[in-house]
Amino acid sequence: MVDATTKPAGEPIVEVEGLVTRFGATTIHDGLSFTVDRGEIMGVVGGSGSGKSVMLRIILGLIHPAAGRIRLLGEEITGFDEAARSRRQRRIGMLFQDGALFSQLTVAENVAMPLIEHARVSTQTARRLAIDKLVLVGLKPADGDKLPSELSGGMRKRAGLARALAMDPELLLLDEPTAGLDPISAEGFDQLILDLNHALGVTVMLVTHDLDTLHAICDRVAALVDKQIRIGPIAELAQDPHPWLQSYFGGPRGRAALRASDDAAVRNAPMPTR
Ligand SMILES: Nc1ncnc2c1ncn2[C@@H]1O[C@H](COP(=O)(O)OP(=O)(O)OP(=O)(O)O)[C@@H](O)[C@H]1O
Repeated sequence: MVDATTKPAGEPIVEVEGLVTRFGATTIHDGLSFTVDRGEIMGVVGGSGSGKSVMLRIILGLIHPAAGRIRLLGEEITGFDEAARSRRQRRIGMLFQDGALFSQLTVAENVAMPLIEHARVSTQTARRLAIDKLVLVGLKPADGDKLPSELSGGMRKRAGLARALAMDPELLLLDEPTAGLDPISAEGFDQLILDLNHALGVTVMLVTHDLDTLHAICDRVAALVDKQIRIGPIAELAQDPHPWLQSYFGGPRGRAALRASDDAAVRNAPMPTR
């Protein structure tokens, strides 16, 4: 369980006000306002189709909202031109839901791609930096020569994370990083995110359905319900009377995750002194 008191309150590096997103006649977000502080790990939850992935893609500049004000890393987002998007993508790393690795490129070439595209470094330097990132996420340098299809699901996620980290981003957007992983691999991935957050100070927004992940590493949780956003520590959201939040946090899985996190907190608590 993350102890929010161990992290200093940082300045907001994501500031969103009145965000409205529409696809044709369908409204996905209807006036979202929220901030994410530097150094924070923010979990994002919500029902299927509630607009979690779309929210990350808007922050990355891949989808344009219908209305709203967005300020990222101290910069007001006004234009949605190619130059502005490229500038943003140099400071924000994203792990897509399916890893989004190019199947015909080696793992190292995949990780090196943002460096060549955005930082214009030589192929040789990009490869060296890519191998460093692979090691950072727990893969071996030799994994860099493999094709994505030669990696396990968990290793592919780590390779996707290495690519997201290629440009040393200040903000990391992770779309369902532990989906499809067995519980032990998922726990290892959670720990990796926490380690990166502590070691590099990277801010993380992470879409997940995994209640264990929320309890284990998130400082606050944002829930997308009824096209709106509700944000707070898990304990606070779990008390929210909204039916979706009640069944999410109060259902059998929610209660089991809470028990597991309480047990872990007891195990990790310092022994009382007499
Ligand atoms: N490019 C697009 N064009 C039109 N509709 C889109 C587009 N991208 C997403 N949508 C729609 O927006 C809604 C929200 O999609 P999104 O992928 O953000 O859901 P989600 O909350 O991440 O769901 P899940 O938990 O199932 O992944 C869905 O109804 C989806 O079909």
